[in-house]
Amino acid sequence: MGCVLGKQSQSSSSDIRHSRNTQAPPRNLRRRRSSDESSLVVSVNDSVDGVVAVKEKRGERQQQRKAGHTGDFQVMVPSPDKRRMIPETDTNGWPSWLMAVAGEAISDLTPRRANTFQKLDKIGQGTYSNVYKARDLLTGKIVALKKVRFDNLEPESVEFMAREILVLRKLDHPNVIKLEGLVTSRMSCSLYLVFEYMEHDLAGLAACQEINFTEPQVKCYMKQLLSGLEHCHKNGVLHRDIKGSNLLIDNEGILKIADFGLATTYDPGQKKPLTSRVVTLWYRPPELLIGATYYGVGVDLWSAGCILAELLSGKPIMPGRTEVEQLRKIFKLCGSPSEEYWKKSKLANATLFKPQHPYKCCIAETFKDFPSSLSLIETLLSIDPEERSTATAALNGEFFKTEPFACEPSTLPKYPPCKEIDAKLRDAEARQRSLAAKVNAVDGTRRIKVHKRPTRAVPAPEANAETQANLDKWRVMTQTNAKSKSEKFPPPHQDGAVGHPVDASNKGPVSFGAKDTSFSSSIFNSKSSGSAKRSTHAGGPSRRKTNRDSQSGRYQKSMLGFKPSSIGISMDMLFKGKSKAFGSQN
Ligand SMILES: Nc1ncnc2c1ncn2[C@@H]1O[C@H](COP(=O)(O)OP(=O)(O)OP(=O)(O)O)[C@@H](O)[C@H]1O
Repeated sequence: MGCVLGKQSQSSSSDIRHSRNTQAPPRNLRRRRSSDESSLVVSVNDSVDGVVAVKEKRGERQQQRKAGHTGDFQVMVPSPDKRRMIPETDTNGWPSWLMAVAGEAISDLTPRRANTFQKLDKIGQGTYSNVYKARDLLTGKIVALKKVRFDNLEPESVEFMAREILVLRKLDHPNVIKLEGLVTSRMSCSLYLVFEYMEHDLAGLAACQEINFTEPQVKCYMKQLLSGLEHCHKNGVLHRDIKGSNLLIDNEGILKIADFGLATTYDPGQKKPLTSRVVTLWYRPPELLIGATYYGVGVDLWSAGCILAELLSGKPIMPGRTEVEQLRKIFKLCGSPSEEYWKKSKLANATLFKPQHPYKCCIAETFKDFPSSLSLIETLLSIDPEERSTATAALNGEFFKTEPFACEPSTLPKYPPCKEIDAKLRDAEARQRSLAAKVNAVDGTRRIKVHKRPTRAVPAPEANAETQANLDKWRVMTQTNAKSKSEKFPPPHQDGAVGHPVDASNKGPVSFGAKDTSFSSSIFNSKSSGSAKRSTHAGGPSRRKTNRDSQSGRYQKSMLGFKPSSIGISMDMLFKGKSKAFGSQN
């Protein structure tokens, strides 16, 4: 994808390379560095590293932090007795410990030097990263630097980033964020991804009270989202975390899909089990909630359907707090799957997932104010992933051929800055709106924006990655307490992503005892009985070939991390309990 990479770092043969641990990150380095930070003040060329260190007065950094400034890149130089901690680097300038964990992703690249960027502001924070606005001192261009947080120097953090790099390098499209380079400092355990800078994200804009999207604007964003997805899917990439905060928008109205940390490569013709523990809960499709390990483009299309409906209605459409509640909201809005669906899915204990009384699809009724969008919403929110068709079919469908047409990105309003970093503020506002909404009934008019947006997605709730230890801890909790919590994702090594099949030893919380748990096309040929209507416009059937499960009976079946059968619980029992669901039936 043609990364723009800096000139090769000038590593000197006189580098002090006393770290012998090339297989793992230097665990002691970070701890000791942080304790050194306040005392290390440099303003001279560092002869060891050849790096011009940024001047920093003692204590200034702390003051900057307090004042919310990030300042210039700080290149900390260990005092002489600490220099033995400088990690080894390879000929390209990559630290050996990083090569050991992410070599495949970076070995043919050359890192840019940290001191060729000037940090300006912190603009985002994710599970594994902090994102900064920075100036590229070589070009003067404003960029976004995504810094992986190597918490405890866990290799998982690096693996997430390695996955993101590998996937991004396969992609090159106007609606997919472009990786412009990588930055590392030989003396710090940090890696930065350099991206083009994007002023907004869709979640931030959608949460702004002042911003009401019109249908042409919604169509404009959807066209770009689907175009980006089409490119990903055609290149064998599933994003697996499509949500508003991962859809970045620049001041020209261009939308780009970002955050490929949970993405995976996939080949529709080759059966490879993948983890079902992906996608932020509110945007997660039913097949993943049920535990499918063979899936395809349908997972991203479902999320896109949630986004479309959210943009039109002005609030997340299915804000579940737990997986069970999420599934219930899905069935209530989209209809519960047919008997045939369950039968063909070959889930060992399908009854645990299905409600005793079927729900009818009420998408048409819920979104009756948006007739030109209805058909696409119904298609993308099909319970059966095959019926969601493809991004290409959606792009060629009625949605974009029916008035009102999508506007041009350049005609979109110039929005004020609104980044995810403001999420806390938005959450506070949302809570107030939500309170107000209890007082003021929805007026039922054709307003696209309803000013009572709930709090933002319990995102990748605490989602995107959790250590196995934490997952285990959580499972223990759920086994003693039937109140489920939103699950978190396993570290990437448990996934088939980046070419690694699911480990047979994976004790993932959702598994099946049936011989075939795959969502094969034969399983999903029939329409869901509960669905009142399915798309007729979105083109032919998906060409996605689905996979067959190769893990028959590998795991103990369980749901939400505990075994419902062991505590005598059924889906209907789990479904009891109130929720503030979207739409009249929720
Ligand atoms: N290229 C960019 N330009 C501007 N802002 C960006 C850019 N990339 C990311 N951000 C901001 O930083 C936030 C976090 O970035 P990102 O989602 O890539 O990190 P993450 O650690 O993977 O997050 P998550 O835990 O949500 O998956 C984004 O929501 C966005 O607001």
